[in-house]
Amino acid sequence: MANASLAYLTLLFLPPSLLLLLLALIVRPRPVNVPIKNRNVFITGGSSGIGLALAHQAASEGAKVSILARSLDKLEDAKQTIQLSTGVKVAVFAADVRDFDAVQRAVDQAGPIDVLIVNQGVLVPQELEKQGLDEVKFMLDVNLMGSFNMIKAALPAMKSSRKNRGPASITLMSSQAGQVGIYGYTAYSASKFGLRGLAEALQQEVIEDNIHVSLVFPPETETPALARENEKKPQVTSIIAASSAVMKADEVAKKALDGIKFARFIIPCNFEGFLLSIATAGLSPQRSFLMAFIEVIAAGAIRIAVLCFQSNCFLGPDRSRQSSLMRVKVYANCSIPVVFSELGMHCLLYEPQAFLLIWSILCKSNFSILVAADIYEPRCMFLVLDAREHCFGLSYMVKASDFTGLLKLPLSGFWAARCFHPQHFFF
Ligand SMILES: NC(=O)C1=CN([C@@H]2O[C@H](COP(=O)(O)OP(=O)(O)OC[C@H]3O[C@@H](n4cnc5c(N)ncnc54)[C@H](OP(=O)(O)O)[C@@H]3O)[C@@H](O)[C@H]2O)C=CC1
Ligand SMILES: CCCCCCCCCCCCCCCC(=O)[C@@H](N)CO
Repeated sequence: MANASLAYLTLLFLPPSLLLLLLALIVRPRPVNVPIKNRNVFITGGSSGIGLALAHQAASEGAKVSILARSLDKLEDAKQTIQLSTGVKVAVFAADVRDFDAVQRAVDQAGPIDVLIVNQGVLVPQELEKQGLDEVKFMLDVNLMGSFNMIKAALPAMKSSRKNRGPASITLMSSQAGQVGIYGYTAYSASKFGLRGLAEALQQEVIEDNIHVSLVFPPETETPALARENEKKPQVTSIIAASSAVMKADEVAKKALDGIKFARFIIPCNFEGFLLSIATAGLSPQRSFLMAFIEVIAAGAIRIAVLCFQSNCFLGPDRSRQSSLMRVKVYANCSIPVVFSELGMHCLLYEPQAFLLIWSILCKSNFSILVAADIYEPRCMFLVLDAREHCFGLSYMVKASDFTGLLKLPLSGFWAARCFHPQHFFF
């Protein structure tokens, strides 16, 4: 008996342990530390949003910070606020990344860069059919060509000054829309996917020079750009983008800087981003054998989750997107999910929760309701699934602290009392 359970235990733990050992032996490149303190950190788009938050944090960690953007007024404002709060001097450069000569002048003036963060980016959301090619070109020029200009201008001095200066970083600000194409973001997604090709190839070219490339993949982030974008974003785009939790610019900047310090090639920012980084690991470099282990183990399960997700997103001609949005409204008229429309925060259900739907079909019930605390963030999820509609549902998230949101629930007291614990209810 004891022998049998020992045999089972061995069978259970031996294969993963061997895999872990194998990965520890083969995973390259080796981990490396890129210091921030006392180093020249150059941030494009550093006058606003994520770039400004990065400049703040780098300065407060003792870096010599330079920021580049078009508007000198915004740059001066940023410089003032950073200097006031950190006491560190900031150099500003007014230039458009689309203008190589202007970028080259700025870089020459700034001196050799240790950490280059290519963060500038623009987005005009629109379905391709309705979008003018001028807007498409604008996004590709600023996001992709602008990044080439920046790197071309900075690389020679970064390389030649490397001896005695330690490891350097070239970090590109992508987006989760650079990991998965999003409705309404054709040009934007193309520009951000382009950054990935650039990064993967460049890493091979510069690793010999002790330069380490990173790609940051933020979800929607509260910045002036997001506010502008939300004014004209197609509804479907908002619904899909809401599948990944919104972050604050400071939080994204912190994740990015932490990733840069460990020279991570891929830097996800939230839990959904972590899943996306596993789903899209592809042939990208991986320094951490533990992450490589997670990628190998979780890839299949995540692929299944993604396929379920897509069974929601890609409705056939007979179940057009229009009707799926209408169904959201129909739900909103029935008693239980009224809260979803009231707070205007509904989004397409995406499945890691697919099993729930299967469960409700098995139980032959029309609705399943799940209340679960998110173990990663202080918020609760309310999921309403309609088994009759097959693979369509609605999810709603409120912060655990958002009591007004909770009280608006028709079943508020009952759910609120329980939603702080991860547990499921079905009826
Ligand atoms: N906010 C979000 O939801 C997300 C943003 N991202 C990415 O993060 C990056 C920063 O975005 P965010 O902070 O939101 O944007 P903001 O609009 O707040 O900031 C953009 C910065 O880029 C500068 N910039 C824009 N165009 C140019 C240009 N042609 N040449 C030089 N500088 C330029 C802007 O200054 P100025 O206008 O004066 O030139 C500003 O400093 C972008 O690459 C974006 O794609 C990724 C995922 C989500
Ligand atoms: C395997 C499981 C995956 C689960 C989640 C998938 C969700 C994808 C959502 C992507 C959201 C992209 C937002 C980009 C916003 C942006 O870049 C602009 N706002 C810039 O201004």
